[in-house]
Amino acid sequence: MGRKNRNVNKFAQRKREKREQEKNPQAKPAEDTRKPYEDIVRENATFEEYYKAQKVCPDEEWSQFMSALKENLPTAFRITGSKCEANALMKIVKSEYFSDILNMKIKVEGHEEEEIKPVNLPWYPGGFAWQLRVSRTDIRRSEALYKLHNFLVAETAAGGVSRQETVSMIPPVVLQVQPHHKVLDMCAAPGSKTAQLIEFLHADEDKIPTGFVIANDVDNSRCYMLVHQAKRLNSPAILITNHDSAVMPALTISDPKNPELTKPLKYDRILCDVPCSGDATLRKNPDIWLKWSTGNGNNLHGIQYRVLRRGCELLEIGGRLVYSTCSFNPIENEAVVHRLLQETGDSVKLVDVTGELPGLKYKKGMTYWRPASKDMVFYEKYEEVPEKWQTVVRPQMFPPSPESADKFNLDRCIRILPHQQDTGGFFVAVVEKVAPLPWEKDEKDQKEQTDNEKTPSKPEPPKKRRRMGGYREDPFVFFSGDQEDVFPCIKEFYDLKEDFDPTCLLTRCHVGKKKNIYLVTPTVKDVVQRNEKNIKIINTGVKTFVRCDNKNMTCPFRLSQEGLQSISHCIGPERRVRILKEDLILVLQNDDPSNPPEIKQFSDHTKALVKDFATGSCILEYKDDELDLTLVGWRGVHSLRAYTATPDTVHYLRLLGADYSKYDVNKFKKASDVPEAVVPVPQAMDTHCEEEEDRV
Ligand SMILES: C[S@@+](CC[C@H](N)C(=O)[O-])C[C@H]1O[C@@H](n2cnc3c(N)ncnc32)[C@H](O)[C@@H]1O
Repeated sequence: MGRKNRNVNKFAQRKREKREQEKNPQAKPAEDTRKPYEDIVRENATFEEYYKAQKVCPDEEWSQFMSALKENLPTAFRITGSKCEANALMKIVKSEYFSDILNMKIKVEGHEEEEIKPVNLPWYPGGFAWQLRVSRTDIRRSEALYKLHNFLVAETAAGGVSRQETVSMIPPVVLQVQPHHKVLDMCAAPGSKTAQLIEFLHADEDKIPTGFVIANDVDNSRCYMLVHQAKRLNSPAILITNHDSAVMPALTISDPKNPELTKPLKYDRILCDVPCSGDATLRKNPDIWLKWSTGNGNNLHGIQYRVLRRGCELLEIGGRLVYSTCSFNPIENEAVVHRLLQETGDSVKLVDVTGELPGLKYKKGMTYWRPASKDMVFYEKYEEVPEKWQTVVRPQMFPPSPESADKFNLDRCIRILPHQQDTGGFFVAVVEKVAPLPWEKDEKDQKEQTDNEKTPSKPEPPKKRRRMGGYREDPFVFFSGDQEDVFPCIKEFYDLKEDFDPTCLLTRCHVGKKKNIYLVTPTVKDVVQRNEKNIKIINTGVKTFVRCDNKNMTCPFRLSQEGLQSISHCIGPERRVRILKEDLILVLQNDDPSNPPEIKQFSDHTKALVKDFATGSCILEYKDDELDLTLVGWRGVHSLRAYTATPDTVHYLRLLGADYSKYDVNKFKKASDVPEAVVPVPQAMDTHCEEEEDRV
């Protein structure tokens, strides 16, 4: 974690280094001075002195606290995806993976042997989160656990599993996102919490959410991690933006009562997972032992406060905001929250979340601490701070006086210490906005102002986007409606329902052949169209149709698995095949696009269904008491196949209880021992390009 130097363009830097190297091949490339994690001595006397003085942990638990911090971090993961798929995967995890390893002991770094002990996290909704005693590296290096490792890698790529540190799962849980919420994730990259927010937004699987998630990060290159994350989740309700969230622009949306008018966009839920010193991640990032100093926390307090304050300004009255850090430091935690509460008067309150996290062990927030300067002098009050430190140790960093402490309820903050349940450390504060902030105009004035602000009913066509931080984003070009050149043939071929709104489709180019067509929800479309000129949008929309100029298809666009869940309910019976289990297994096991299974190999049931079915892209559906699967398929002249990427193929075969052993490679065995094995593609990429056709 830690603060990023956001002016460094890593791509340009690498290019510069390469050019230098080419000019002067004798010169050594810049030396990597980082130590391997195994070699790092996990000690730092200043760290111990500082936190002992701050009393972050009771004296009687200090040695447990320190020993836990020196251990590697256990592995944790969540099971994700649709309810039926998650339930099915959960059963598989318990029966096929955990039953074998329950009492297994493996050799791990720094220990003779360690039990793996899968623990179900009691506070995670639906019981879908697990923690294992062993670290990710232990799993990767242990032959006994190769199947579990393969499972985690393949399912992560397929979106069936999200590997995420236990404590990092907490903020989205206490944010309590619902499908109608407008959600802002202010410091979102790399996006593990954004993924959870999106999952909660899609909790009602029968409906497209009316809310959305805006995932923002100041670091342009890290925004592309968010793009990757969003791609795994296939949501039409996410927007990725690139701003300094301390000055996050105020956006507008259409007023639902009168779409001719706009109103300021206020969010129902905001996650403020701010940049921090990261010292509670020491178990995962041991290099922090080498560079820890009190200066880190002091330097971050200002930006943390500004992001939190902006979050509160953008929050709807009655809305909830979660402030979190992976730092133990009260200067980055309670001091920031206290400063906010002081400055916002009674308009913002800390929420008591006892009961929202059943079974989670934590310490209450601190009500007293002492800011310190880099030379490890601690101060009771600002007046004691020597002049040379007064720009670093600020008056707002001090705790409330003992007389006023009660009114702030700082003890409602949550502090998780590593030894409490063998995790990383974490800090969480949940606040609710109960009234406009003192410096905000009162609601009535704002309403009058926006009611008078008429906007044209048709938004202006998008302009070519400006260069931003060295990256040029392609435009977001929405379909104009039924008249859009390619839409009539898509509508006809896919038998789209009359109420399908083509204006929610977009491409990323103004001119030339449309290649990929993306889908967004009506609310996301509204946000993009109303604000495109004021915000740096990096990405939005889920890929739904892909150009496929195949001579055997009357429509030049095939379906994409990414967007299928969002559009499936609009596609008519003309392009759906309800396939039998054995036939679905047949298409999935024969995933070589140059040699797809022939129709004559299928059951009579499926043969009859596809007999008069036009060639081209289609939906393969399968339903039983537990599973409800929808996959993109392809009806060839003589064949039928699935159009899924390798990780998805493995995922579906696993759920169907079919043989996927050719993908389950034991990397500890020599390649010559496993001639049939296929190495799974580690990320969810579409392995079938448009040029690949039915070649039978
Ligand atoms: C602790 S990480 C966020 C982790 C993320 N929430 C997750 O769960 O994956 C902090 C992030 O804040 C970003 N950041 C730092 N300063 C920022 C600012 N002023 N505005 C927006 N993002 C900022 C960093 O680039 C970094 O990606």
